[in-house]
Amino acid sequence: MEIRKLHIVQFKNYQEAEISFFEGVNCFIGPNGSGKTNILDAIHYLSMCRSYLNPIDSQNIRFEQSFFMLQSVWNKDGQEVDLYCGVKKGQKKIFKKNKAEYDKLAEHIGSFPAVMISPYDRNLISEGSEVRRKWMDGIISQFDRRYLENLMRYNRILDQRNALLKNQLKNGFFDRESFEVWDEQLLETGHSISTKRQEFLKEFIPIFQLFYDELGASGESVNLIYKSQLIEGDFRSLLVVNMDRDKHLGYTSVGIHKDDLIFELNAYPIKKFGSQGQQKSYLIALRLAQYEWLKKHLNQNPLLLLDDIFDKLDNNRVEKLMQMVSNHSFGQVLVTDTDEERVKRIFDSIQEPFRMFKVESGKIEQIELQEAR
Ligand SMILES: Nc1ncnc2c1ncn2[C@@H]1O[C@H](COP(=O)(O)OP(=O)(O)OP(=O)(O)O)[C@@H](O)[C@H]1O
Repeated sequence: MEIRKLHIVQFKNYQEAEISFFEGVNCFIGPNGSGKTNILDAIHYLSMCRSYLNPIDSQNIRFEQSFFMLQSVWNKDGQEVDLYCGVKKGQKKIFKKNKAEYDKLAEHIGSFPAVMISPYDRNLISEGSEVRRKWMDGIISQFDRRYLENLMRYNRILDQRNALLKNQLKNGFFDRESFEVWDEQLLETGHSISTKRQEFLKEFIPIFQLFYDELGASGESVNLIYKSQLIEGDFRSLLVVNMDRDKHLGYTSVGIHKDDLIFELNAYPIKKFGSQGQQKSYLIALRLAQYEWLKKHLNQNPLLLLDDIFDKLDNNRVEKLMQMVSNHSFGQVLVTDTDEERVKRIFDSIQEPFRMFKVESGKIEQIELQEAR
């Protein structure tokens, strides 16, 4: 699966731009703030129906404008597919495949997968548990539609239960029975989600550990530890035991919405004890494992989007990563960087054909084309 063409209208710093992609490696070169990441983000939109960076759709519309539009042509299983995403201020986001609008965006998730490796990935380590849950949920949901539905259902039930708690807190009365209907549904969906998360991690962790080893950190061991109240105790009992607390808080304090992943290096949390370089390798290995897992389960190569990673890595790691890119048949790869010479040097050295684009103040121009070997 590859993206062939992209037409951007009023998306972030772009007024209008068009790109024809190469089926292998595409490099976008330009100064800081020129719009390189925004190209990858436009592709992330078409893959995941949302920005990688800014979850508020309307904030991705170019300043002073009222809408943005992304039109694209993809090749999937030998078929040409059109994908369209349009966002207009104050209106519902429109997403179309071959000119037909999706009833639910969830139908699209997983059909055109992409994996981004970006400096913003550090949020996975530094931020709170929600970011890590969303990361894990985002991967599983691309493959397992039922998981995504269950997750949305769980969140709706949680909202209802929390609204009831707040309402009763405000009105100064408590009716335990009115919670039973929500608790039963919370238990059912919560257990199912927790089981899926455990199954996912069991398969994912060894892939991740292999990638970390391959990145050249010998003698170090990495792990992901699933922390869940549902493993530590029985969910039904936890809801009962915590009812008094929830009553006073006005929200539900136990459940899979409190799950977390502890990122470990040599059995210590990497957030506290990992060096910057170790954290970077950890995150890259995590993303490459995500790529591999999706590739296996979706039976196709996701797009690999490498945002600004050469600048942040030492030469040794860049070399290792690029060897992996050339050995692992990653399919279509999009790379951004500020340094044209560095990118040429890297891809020439691994003898990987590439196409290069210059990005300047929201304008994109192809600057070099090397024929595929
Ligand atoms: N809604 C918007 N309207 C107009 N411009 C926007 C909008 N959102 C972001 N931008 C602009 O897009 C530019 C950033 O583009 P982008 O992140 O793609 O840069 P980049 O080339 O990847 O830079 P760097 O090399 O620093 O990572 C910034 O100048 C930012 O102000």
